[in-house]
Amino acid sequence: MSAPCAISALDRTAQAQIQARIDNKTKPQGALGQLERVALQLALIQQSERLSLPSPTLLVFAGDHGVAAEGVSIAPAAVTRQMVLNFLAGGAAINCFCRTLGWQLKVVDAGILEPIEDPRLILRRLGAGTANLAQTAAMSPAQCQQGLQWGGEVARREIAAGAGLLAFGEMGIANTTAATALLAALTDLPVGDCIGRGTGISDAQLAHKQALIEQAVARVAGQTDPQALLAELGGFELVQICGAILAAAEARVPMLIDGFIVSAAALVACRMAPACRDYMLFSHGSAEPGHARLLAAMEAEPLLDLGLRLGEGTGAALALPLLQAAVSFYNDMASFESAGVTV
Ligand SMILES: Cc1cc2ncn([C@H]3O[C@H](COP(=O)(O)O)[C@@H](O)[C@H]3O)c2cc1C
Ligand SMILES: O=C(O)c1cccnc1
Repeated sequence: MSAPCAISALDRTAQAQIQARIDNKTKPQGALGQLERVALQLALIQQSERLSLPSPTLLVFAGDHGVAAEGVSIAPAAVTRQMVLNFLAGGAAINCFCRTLGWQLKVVDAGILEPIEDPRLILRRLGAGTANLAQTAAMSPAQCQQGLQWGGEVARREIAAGAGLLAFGEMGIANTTAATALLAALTDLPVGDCIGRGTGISDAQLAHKQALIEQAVARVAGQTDPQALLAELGGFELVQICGAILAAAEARVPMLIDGFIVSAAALVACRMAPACRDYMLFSHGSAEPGHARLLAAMEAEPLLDLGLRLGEGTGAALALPLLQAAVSFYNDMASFESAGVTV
């Protein structure tokens, strides 16, 4: 087991005081809705008079999936690499949102099929794509362990460079199949309750996808160790996101959790080290039906509901201004006393 034991739950000693400060702002109590919950969580994480979110950094991890050969996506596996090139060229949705909203964007090759030579790409290749999880373990325990470590290192490097907020994105054709298998295996929910159309597959593809996931979940029946399930059913990008989440929590850095895929990695992290949940904020509800199950399993309430089903970290990117708004009202909004407002 590699779960860092240094992850501590939030110190809630100051919670009543923080809540009183929020309640004393010049507004009816609770009127800033979910932003008040965000401010409280950030204040508990940062334990500081003034909150800040310096150098928000979004790490996109890319990896290929052996199960893609089964035709469970609208696209072939080669599209993973093509999209990584698109990220590097600045042309994907996540590039647009990061540019518009002020995120630093970094791309990690966690194990796509064919390598790309580009100095801007962070190379942490665990292999040339995983094995087909319907037939066999997606990766070895050693690859999984290495991936957790590498993901952690990538996150720690950004934190050391000043990132005060992390978010994660992913690119990996067929990774909704892996994420669905993880969700079903970790929660014991029927695969039919966890599955969706990912990129938008046909009815026939959906039926095949379901049969493959059921086969994979049956193959690991009785296994409850989250890290073992991650190796059996995960993906190289999912493992490294899980490692990055554990490292961010250990460093007490807040993180924005994106949609279905990143949430599956987050659930694995929560099962490995439950305290890491305290450092997570959830950007949006994905249109992928299983996302509601993942959010429920983590007792998470997402901030946005935009019908997104893209991944790449796009939902997390879009939620940054909401966190910044929570920080600004917490820091700068007048209290009833200071503004002389009497209710
Ligand atoms: C052009 C294109 C760009 C994407 N950007 C993110 N995804 C998303 O779709 C994939 C998961 O869905 P599935 O399991 O159905 O393959 C992941 O790569 C995810 O990031 C994309 C998918 C495509 C085709
Ligand atoms: O919510 C997501 O992360 C998602 C949904 C569909 C396809 N790719 C990603």
